[in-house]
Amino acid sequence: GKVIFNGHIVDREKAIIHIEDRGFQFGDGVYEVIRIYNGKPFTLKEHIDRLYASAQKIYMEIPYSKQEITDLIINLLEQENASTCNLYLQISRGVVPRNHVIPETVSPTLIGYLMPGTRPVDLMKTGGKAVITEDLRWHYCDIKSISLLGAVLAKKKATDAGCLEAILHRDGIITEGSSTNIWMVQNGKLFTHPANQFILNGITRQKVISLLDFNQLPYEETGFTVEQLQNADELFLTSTTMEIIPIVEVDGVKIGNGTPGDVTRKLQTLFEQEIEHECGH
Ligand SMILES: Cc1ncc(COP(=O)(O)O)c(CN[C@@H]2CONC2=O)c1O
Repeated sequence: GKVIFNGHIVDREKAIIHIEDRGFQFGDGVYEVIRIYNGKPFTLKEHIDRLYASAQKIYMEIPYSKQEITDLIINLLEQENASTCNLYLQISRGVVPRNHVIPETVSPTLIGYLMPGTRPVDLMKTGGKAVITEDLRWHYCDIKSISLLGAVLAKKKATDAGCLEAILHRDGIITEGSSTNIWMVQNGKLFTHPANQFILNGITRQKVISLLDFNQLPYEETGFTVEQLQNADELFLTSTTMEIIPIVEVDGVKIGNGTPGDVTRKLQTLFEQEIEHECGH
Protein backbone atom coordinates (compact mmCIF):
# COMPACT_ATOMS: atom_id res chain seq x y z
CA GLY A 1 0.00 0.00 0.00
CA LYS A 2 0.92 3.67 -0.34
CA VAL A 3 1.59 6.18 2.44
CA ILE A 4 2.39 9.90 2.72
CA PHE A 5 6.08 10.37 3.51
CA ASN A 6 7.79 13.79 3.55
CA GLY A 7 5.68 15.40 0.88
CA HIS A 8 5.35 12.40 -1.41
CA ILE A 9 3.16 9.31 -1.81
CA VAL A 10 5.46 6.28 -1.52
CA ASP A 11 5.25 2.52 -1.04
CA ARG A 12 4.80 1.78 2.67
CA GLU A 13 8.07 -0.15 2.92
CA LYS A 14 9.96 2.92 1.70
CA ALA A 15 8.74 5.06 4.63
CA ILE A 16 11.71 4.51 6.94
CA ILE A 17 12.08 6.38 10.24
CA HIS A 18 15.60 7.27 11.45
CA ILE A 19 16.58 6.10 14.96
CA GLU A 20 17.36 9.71 15.92
CA ASP A 21 14.04 11.12 14.72
CA ARG A 22 12.86 13.23 17.71
CA GLY A 23 9.38 11.81 17.29
CA PHE A 24 10.83 8.38 17.97
CA GLN A 25 13.11 9.42 20.86
CA PHE A 26 11.18 12.25 22.59
CA GLY A 27 7.60 11.91 21.37
CA ASP A 28 8.45 15.32 19.89
CA GLY A 29 5.69 15.71 17.34
CA VAL A 30 1.99 16.27 16.72
CA TYR A 31 -0.70 14.18 15.05
CA GLU A 32 -4.28 13.92 13.84
CA VAL A 33 -6.64 11.01 13.28
CA ILE A 34 -9.07 11.89 10.49
CA ARG A 35 -12.24 9.95 9.62
CA ILE A 36 -12.80 8.90 6.02
CA TYR A 37 -16.39 8.02 4.97
CA ASN A 38 -17.16 6.83 1.42
CA GLY A 39 -13.60 7.79 0.46
CA LYS A 40 -14.13 11.41 1.57
CA PRO A 41 -12.46 13.02 4.61
CA PHE A 42 -14.83 14.33 7.33
CA THR A 43 -14.06 17.72 8.94
CA LEU A 44 -10.69 17.76 7.14
CA LYS A 45 -10.15 21.53 7.42
CA GLU A 46 -10.76 21.44 11.19
CA HIS A 47 -8.22 18.65 11.63
CA ILE A 48 -5.55 20.32 9.51
CA ASP A 49 -6.11 23.64 11.32
CA ARG A 50 -5.65 21.87 14.64
CA LEU A 51 -2.49 20.10 13.38
CA TYR A 52 -0.94 23.49 12.59
CA ALA A 53 -2.12 24.91 15.91
CA SER A 54 -0.50 21.99 17.77
CA ALA A 55 2.75 22.42 15.82
CA GLN A 56 2.84 26.13 16.64
CA LYS A 57 2.40 25.36 20.37
CA ILE A 58 5.59 23.23 20.27
CA TYR A 59 7.47 25.86 18.22
CA MET A 60 7.60 23.59 15.18
CA GLU A 61 7.36 25.07 11.70
CA ILE A 62 5.51 22.75 9.28
CA PRO A 63 7.39 22.92 5.93
CA TYR A 64 4.22 22.25 3.91
CA SER A 65 1.23 24.47 3.26
CA LYS A 66 -2.24 23.38 4.39
CA GLN A 67 -3.11 23.01 0.71
CA GLU A 68 -0.11 20.73 0.07
CA ILE A 69 -1.12 18.48 2.98
CA THR A 70 -4.73 18.48 1.80
CA ASP A 71 -3.65 17.53 -1.72
CA LEU A 72 -1.44 14.71 -0.38
CA ILE A 73 -4.39 13.33 1.60
CA ILE A 74 -6.81 13.48 -1.33
CA ASN A 75 -4.12 11.89 -3.55
CA LEU A 76 -3.56 9.07 -1.02
CA LEU A 77 -7.30 8.38 -0.73
CA GLU A 78 -7.56 8.11 -4.51
CA GLN A 79 -4.49 5.89 -4.88
CA GLU A 80 -5.70 3.62 -2.06
CA ASN A 81 -9.27 3.58 -3.34
CA ALA A 82 -10.37 4.36 0.24
CA SER A 83 -13.94 3.87 1.50
CA THR A 84 -14.56 4.03 5.28
CA CYS A 85 -11.35 4.08 7.31
CA ASN A 86 -9.14 6.33 9.43
CA LEU A 87 -6.19 8.42 8.30
CA TYR A 88 -3.29 8.77 10.74
CA LEU A 89 -1.28 11.94 10.06
CA GLN A 90 1.86 12.84 12.05
CA ILE A 91 4.62 15.43 11.93
CA SER A 92 7.66 14.93 14.15
CA ARG A 93 10.44 17.44 14.65
CA GLY A 94 12.95 15.45 12.58
CA VAL A 95 16.40 13.89 12.80
CA VAL A 96 19.19 15.41 14.92
CA PRO A 97 21.78 13.94 17.32
CA ARG A 98 19.93 13.17 20.57
CA ASN A 99 19.63 16.23 22.78
CA HIS A 100 16.71 17.65 24.80
CA VAL A 101 17.39 21.09 23.37
CA ILE A 102 15.07 21.92 20.47
CA PRO A 103 17.44 22.44 17.49
CA GLU A 104 17.47 25.74 15.59
CA THR A 105 17.14 24.04 12.24
CA VAL A 106 15.77 20.57 11.51
CA SER A 107 13.48 19.23 8.80
CA PRO A 108 10.31 17.67 10.23
CA THR A 109 9.21 14.17 9.27
CA LEU A 110 5.72 13.92 7.77
CA ILE A 111 3.90 10.59 7.66
CA GLY A 112 0.30 9.70 6.82
CA TYR A 113 -1.38 6.36 6.24
CA LEU A 114 -4.77 4.68 6.20
CA MET A 115 -5.87 2.43 9.09
CA PRO A 116 -8.88 0.12 8.90
CA GLY A 117 -11.87 1.47 10.83
CA THR A 118 -15.53 0.76 10.31
CA ARG A 119 -18.24 2.75 12.12
CA PRO A 120 -18.83 1.32 15.65
CA VAL A 121 -22.55 0.79 14.95
CA ASP A 122 -23.13 -1.90 17.58
CA LEU A 123 -21.38 0.12 20.28
CA MET A 124 -23.42 3.19 19.33
CA LYS A 125 -26.59 1.16 19.96
CA THR A 126 -25.60 -0.73 23.12
CA GLY A 127 -23.27 1.80 24.71
CA GLY A 128 -20.05 0.94 26.49
CA LYS A 129 -18.62 0.77 30.00
CA ALA A 130 -16.03 3.04 31.62
CA VAL A 131 -13.93 3.35 34.72
CA ILE A 132 -13.02 6.56 36.52
CA THR A 133 -9.37 7.25 37.29
CA GLU A 134 -7.23 10.21 38.29
CA ASP A 135 -6.00 12.41 35.42
CA LEU A 136 -2.22 12.12 35.85
CA ARG A 137 -1.35 13.64 32.47
CA TRP A 138 0.56 16.89 31.97
CA HIS A 139 -0.97 20.39 31.48
CA TYR A 140 -0.54 20.53 27.68
CA CYS A 141 -3.60 18.34 26.94
CA ASP A 142 -4.79 20.89 24.36
CA ILE A 143 -1.80 19.97 22.16
CA LYS A 144 -2.47 16.85 20.10
CA SER A 145 1.03 15.55 20.81
CA ILE A 146 2.47 12.08 20.10
CA SER A 147 3.78 12.08 23.70
CA LEU A 148 0.91 9.78 24.59
CA LEU A 149 2.25 7.66 27.48
CA GLY A 150 -0.08 9.43 29.94
CA ALA A 151 -3.05 8.48 27.78
CA VAL A 152 -1.70 4.95 27.22
CA LEU A 153 -1.38 4.29 30.97
CA ALA A 154 -4.86 5.74 31.59
CA LYS A 155 -6.34 3.53 28.84
CA LYS A 156 -4.75 0.51 30.60
CA LYS A 157 -7.00 1.18 33.62
CA ALA A 158 -10.01 0.75 31.31
CA THR A 159 -8.83 -2.35 29.46
CA ASP A 160 -7.70 -4.02 32.72
CA ALA A 161 -11.32 -3.57 33.91
CA GLY A 162 -12.77 -4.84 30.62
CA CYS A 163 -14.03 -1.36 29.81
CA LEU A 164 -14.06 0.83 26.73
CA GLU A 165 -12.67 4.04 28.22
CA ALA A 166 -11.07 5.56 31.30
CA ILE A 167 -12.83 8.76 32.36
CA LEU A 168 -10.32 11.11 33.96
CA HIS A 169 -10.74 13.58 36.80
CA ARG A 170 -8.47 16.30 38.17
CA ASP A 171 -9.14 16.86 41.88
CA GLY A 172 -12.65 15.45 41.47
CA ILE A 173 -13.53 17.44 38.35
CA ILE A 174 -14.11 15.32 35.21
CA THR A 175 -11.83 16.42 32.35
CA GLU A 176 -12.12 13.91 29.47
CA GLY A 177 -11.44 10.31 28.47
CA SER A 178 -7.98 8.92 27.72
CA SER A 179 -8.65 9.39 24.00
CA THR A 180 -12.15 10.91 23.95
CA ASN A 181 -14.19 13.84 25.22
CA ILE A 182 -16.87 13.16 27.84
CA TRP A 183 -20.41 14.59 27.99
CA MET A 184 -23.09 14.39 30.70
CA VAL A 185 -26.86 14.92 30.32
CA GLN A 186 -28.77 16.07 33.40
CA ASN A 187 -32.46 17.11 33.22
CA GLY A 188 -32.22 17.57 29.45
CA LYS A 189 -29.13 19.86 29.64
CA LEU A 190 -25.68 18.79 28.40
CA PHE A 191 -22.37 19.45 30.15
CA THR A 192 -18.77 19.03 29.01
CA HIS A 193 -15.42 20.33 30.24
CA PRO A 194 -14.39 23.73 28.81
CA ALA A 195 -11.68 23.71 26.12
CA ASN A 196 -8.55 24.67 28.05
CA GLN A 197 -5.14 23.11 28.70
CA PHE A 198 -6.70 20.20 30.60
CA ILE A 199 -8.49 18.63 27.60
CA LEU A 200 -8.04 18.17 23.88
CA ASN A 201 -10.63 20.36 22.12
CA GLY A 202 -12.02 17.48 20.09
CA ILE A 203 -13.27 18.09 16.56
CA THR A 204 -16.22 15.78 17.33
CA ARG A 205 -16.83 17.81 20.54
CA GLN A 206 -16.87 20.99 18.42
CA LYS A 207 -19.22 19.39 15.88
CA VAL A 208 -21.60 18.35 18.71
CA ILE A 209 -21.53 21.93 20.05
CA SER A 210 -22.45 23.29 16.60
CA LEU A 211 -25.33 20.79 16.45
CA LEU A 212 -26.53 21.87 19.92
CA ASP A 213 -26.39 25.53 18.90
CA PHE A 214 -28.20 24.92 15.61
CA ASN A 215 -30.90 22.83 17.30
CA GLN A 216 -31.12 25.17 20.31
CA LEU A 217 -30.42 22.37 22.78
CA PRO A 218 -29.22 23.61 26.21
CA TYR A 219 -25.62 22.93 27.19
CA GLU A 220 -22.86 24.35 29.34
CA GLU A 221 -19.10 24.02 28.93
CA THR A 222 -18.20 23.55 32.57
CA GLY A 223 -16.38 21.10 34.81
CA PHE A 224 -18.63 18.69 36.68
CA THR A 225 -17.75 16.39 39.58
CA VAL A 226 -17.29 12.63 39.72
CA GLU A 227 -20.46 12.47 41.86
CA GLN A 228 -22.47 14.46 39.30
CA LEU A 229 -21.23 12.07 36.59
CA GLN A 230 -22.27 9.03 38.63
CA ASN A 231 -25.77 10.52 39.03
CA ALA A 232 -26.12 11.66 35.41
CA ASP A 233 -29.24 10.80 33.41
CA GLU A 234 -27.00 10.07 30.40
CA LEU A 235 -23.28 9.95 29.58
CA PHE A 236 -21.55 9.71 26.22
CA LEU A 237 -18.09 10.04 24.75
CA THR A 238 -17.07 11.67 21.47
CA SER A 239 -14.07 11.13 19.22
CA THR A 240 -13.25 11.00 15.52
CA THR A 241 -13.02 7.22 15.41
CA MET A 242 -15.95 6.53 17.79
CA GLU A 243 -18.35 9.36 16.88
CA ILE A 244 -20.91 9.43 19.75
CA ILE A 245 -20.90 6.40 22.07
CA PRO A 246 -23.25 6.19 25.09
CA ILE A 247 -21.62 5.21 28.40
CA VAL A 248 -24.13 3.05 30.27
CA GLU A 249 -22.03 1.86 33.22
CA VAL A 250 -19.20 3.45 35.23
CA ASP A 251 -17.13 1.45 37.76
CA GLY A 252 -19.75 -1.30 37.59
CA VAL A 253 -22.67 1.03 38.40
CA LYS A 254 -25.40 1.72 35.80
CA ILE A 255 -25.82 5.26 34.48
CA GLY A 256 -29.51 6.20 34.40
CA ASN A 257 -31.44 3.04 33.51
CA GLY A 258 -28.32 1.45 32.02
CA THR A 259 -29.33 1.98 28.39
CA PRO A 260 -28.50 4.78 25.90
CA GLY A 261 -30.52 7.92 26.65
CA ASP A 262 -32.88 9.89 24.40
CA VAL A 263 -30.65 12.99 24.14
CA THR A 264 -27.64 10.83 23.21
CA ARG A 265 -29.62 9.01 20.54
CA LYS A 266 -30.98 12.25 19.12
CA LEU A 267 -27.40 13.58 18.85
CA GLN A 268 -26.29 10.35 17.12
CA THR A 269 -29.01 10.91 14.51
CA LEU A 270 -28.05 14.57 14.01
CA PHE A 271 -24.36 13.61 13.75
CA GLU A 272 -25.14 10.93 11.17
CA GLN A 273 -26.93 13.58 9.10
CA GLU A 274 -23.75 15.68 9.22
CA ILE A 275 -21.72 12.74 7.91
CA GLU A 276 -24.25 12.14 5.14
CA HIS A 277 -24.23 15.85 4.26
CA GLU A 278 -20.43 16.08 4.04
CA CYS A 279 -19.48 12.58 2.85
CA GLY A 280 -22.66 11.11 1.41
CA HIS A 281 -22.70 9.15 -1.81
C1 LIG B 1 -7.12 12.95 24.69
C2 LIG B 1 -8.19 13.04 23.63
N1 LIG B 1 -9.31 13.74 23.90
C3 LIG B 1 -10.30 13.86 22.97
C4 LIG B 1 -10.19 13.27 21.73
C5 LIG B 1 -11.34 13.44 20.72
O1 LIG B 1 -10.92 14.36 19.75
P1 LIG B 1 -11.50 14.31 18.28
O2 LIG B 1 -13.01 14.46 18.40
O3 LIG B 1 -10.86 15.45 17.57
O4 LIG B 1 -11.12 12.97 17.71
C6 LIG B 1 -9.02 12.56 21.40
C7 LIG B 1 -8.92 11.96 20.01
N2 LIG B 1 -8.03 10.88 19.90
C8 LIG B 1 -7.79 10.42 18.57
C9 LIG B 1 -9.05 10.01 17.85
O5 LIG B 1 -8.94 8.58 17.73
N3 LIG B 1 -7.73 8.17 18.15
C10 LIG B 1 -6.98 9.18 18.63
O6 LIG B 1 -5.86 9.14 19.10
C11 LIG B 1 -8.00 12.44 22.36
O7 LIG B 1 -6.86 11.75 22.08
